[in-house]
Amino acid sequence: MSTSETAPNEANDSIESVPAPVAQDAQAPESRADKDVPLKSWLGMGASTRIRRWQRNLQKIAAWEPLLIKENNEEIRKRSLALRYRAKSGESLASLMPEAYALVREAGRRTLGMRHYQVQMIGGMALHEGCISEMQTGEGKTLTATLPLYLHSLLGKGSHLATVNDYLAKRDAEWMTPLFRTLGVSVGIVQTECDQGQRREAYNSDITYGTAKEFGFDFLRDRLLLRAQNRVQSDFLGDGESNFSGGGGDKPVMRGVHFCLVDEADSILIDEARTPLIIGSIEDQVREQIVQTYLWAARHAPEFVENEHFEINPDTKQIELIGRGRQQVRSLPRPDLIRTVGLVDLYEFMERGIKVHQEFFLDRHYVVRDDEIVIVDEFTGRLAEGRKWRDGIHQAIEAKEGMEISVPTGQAARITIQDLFLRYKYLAGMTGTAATSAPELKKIYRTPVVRVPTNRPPQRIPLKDLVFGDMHSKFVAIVDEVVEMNRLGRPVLIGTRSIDKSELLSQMLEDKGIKHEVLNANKVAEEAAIVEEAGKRGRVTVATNMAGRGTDIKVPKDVEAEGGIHVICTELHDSARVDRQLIGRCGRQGDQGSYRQYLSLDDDILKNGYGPVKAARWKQLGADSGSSFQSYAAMFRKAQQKVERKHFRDRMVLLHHERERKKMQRELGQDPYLDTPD
Ligand SMILES: Nc1ncnc2c1ncn2[C@@H]1O[C@H](COP(=O)(O)OP(=O)(O)OP(=O)(O)O)[C@@H](O)[C@H]1O
Repeated sequence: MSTSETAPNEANDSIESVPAPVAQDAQAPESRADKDVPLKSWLGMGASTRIRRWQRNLQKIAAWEPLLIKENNEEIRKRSLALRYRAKSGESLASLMPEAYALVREAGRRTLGMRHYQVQMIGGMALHEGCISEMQTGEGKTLTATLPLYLHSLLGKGSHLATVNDYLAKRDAEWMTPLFRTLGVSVGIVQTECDQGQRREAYNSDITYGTAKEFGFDFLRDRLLLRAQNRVQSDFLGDGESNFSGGGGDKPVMRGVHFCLVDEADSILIDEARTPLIIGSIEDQVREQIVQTYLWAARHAPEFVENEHFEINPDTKQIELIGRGRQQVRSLPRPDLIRTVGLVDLYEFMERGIKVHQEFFLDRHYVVRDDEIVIVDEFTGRLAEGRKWRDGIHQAIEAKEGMEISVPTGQAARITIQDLFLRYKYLAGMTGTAATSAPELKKIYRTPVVRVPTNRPPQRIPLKDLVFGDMHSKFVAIVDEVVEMNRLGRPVLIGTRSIDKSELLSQMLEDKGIKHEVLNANKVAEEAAIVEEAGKRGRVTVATNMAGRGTDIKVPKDVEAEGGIHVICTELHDSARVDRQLIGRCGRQGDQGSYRQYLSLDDDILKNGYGPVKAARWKQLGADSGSSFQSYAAMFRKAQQKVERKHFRDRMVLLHHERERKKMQRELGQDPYLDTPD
């Protein structure tokens, strides 16, 4: 992976923290809106070599600013094109980085009214060096991402941003497009509903936004396609330099895997990594296309005449179309469905059709029995039950006899998230919550976590955890707290673990006459709109923990003055990261905010962490006794750690099995992604 321009693996510890900024950079231009980090305050604080390097780079970037600010858009674009030229001529990205990042910052300032903060530049440098940048929620990861995405796009090999859902991919891409456009960089978006053509176009763009899932499925579909076209010769898809062009017929949509920036890295690289991405079989439409092509070839094969349209190779006995035969193929009417089949494939289907028409005869070479073709053994004259001709001959005969065509259901293909992302030559990630997963991220993906300081000091206040005997008494207390916050005019965001619990809580709020919105994870786009409003005075929003992720909650000044948003976590999630994501909805960008964790002895986390027997005992205790349960608070966090460790083990086991399987299959000469056991 690494060249002189990257040094992803040099940190020995799992997390490296960049010291927090404290005052304003005296040299920055007056026009900018943010308060820059004083470089001096970072020096002499035991900063690592890497951080010192970044500090020097910050100065280099800043030095470009007075010049760029005076240039017009056309000059900026030309500068960007010149950078691309230099990158393609072999200049290292590391040496181009200061100018490139300065350009991106200037483009952001002009088009989006957002000039990258110093901490975002630091985050961007960490990303360029193959790290996971841990940036608190609301610190502007979307804008930070533009830096390494642009830098890597200069090489013209594709620069991918993988996020968790279609909505975020589209939103972020559209949001950042004006910035990229100023730099002459094209942006593509892959969405679940995109067809192959749209996907290809998106991947051909300089920068492509999409979900990890779609990237994985496209990788697998391409591989299946190449296999179908006999073009998977070696394990070349992951070299980042793949050239898929050439050959007829359908082409793969991706053009290799060069750089990927994973947003919400811990969710994608860790939480989602427990289940591999699997394509079960050939899609219905592709299957139907194959069937139709066999039928089409069988219908027209009798029209082809030896030596006029085709010849029989004396050595191989293969049928080979000649010029007029090919012309005849091209001029034949084709049903709509097979219009997209490549010519080379059509010639092959036709040659097969002719072969079957000329050389395979009913009741001599085969018989039809119970709607099946059964081969007659040419030596013994007996029926060879269960045997099939290969290379599509069997299917061509079925087509000729007007029988159901036994196109194989398709080779199941699978890839783990780990494999998918490790195939990228350069990998980086962003997250708000990597702390607990730092060792795992480093071990599996070789991506050290760098903790980037916040632009403004955080002011989020944690309130004491409260423990109750059962869910009902917990919910009653929660409703009381909502009433109290409501009275103060502060907005409240409540996170629940499941939809039915959010509905129950909603009913209880309703009974108290508290106006509120209920969200669950089904309608991401609508949710985003509601979550955005959730910071308004007196708003109460009940959501499952997934809801509103990645959405910025706008807090009006007067609400902010009264303490900002209050977040209520009704239960611990299996993963502490998800809890922190919810908490991160308040106190964004140094705003005020507070949060409280509510717990009860019948919470799922106890069952998941300690097992059903112990959990039942506590549940009983909670139901029977009316006393205080505050002393149990620590037990809940321990349960959560147990569950996290179990999930970690599951992921390691999956990784181990996958590794072993792949090794074995490679030894057998199989493709580990396509020749998958069911
Ligand atoms: N340099 C900047 N100047 C001005 N505003 C900025 C800047 N960077 C980010 N913002 C603003 O900060 C807000 C949060 O940005 P963004 O949604 O990218 O944060 P995030 O880190 O992705 O948060 P989350 O983790 O919740 O997804 C946005 O409203 C954005 O406009």
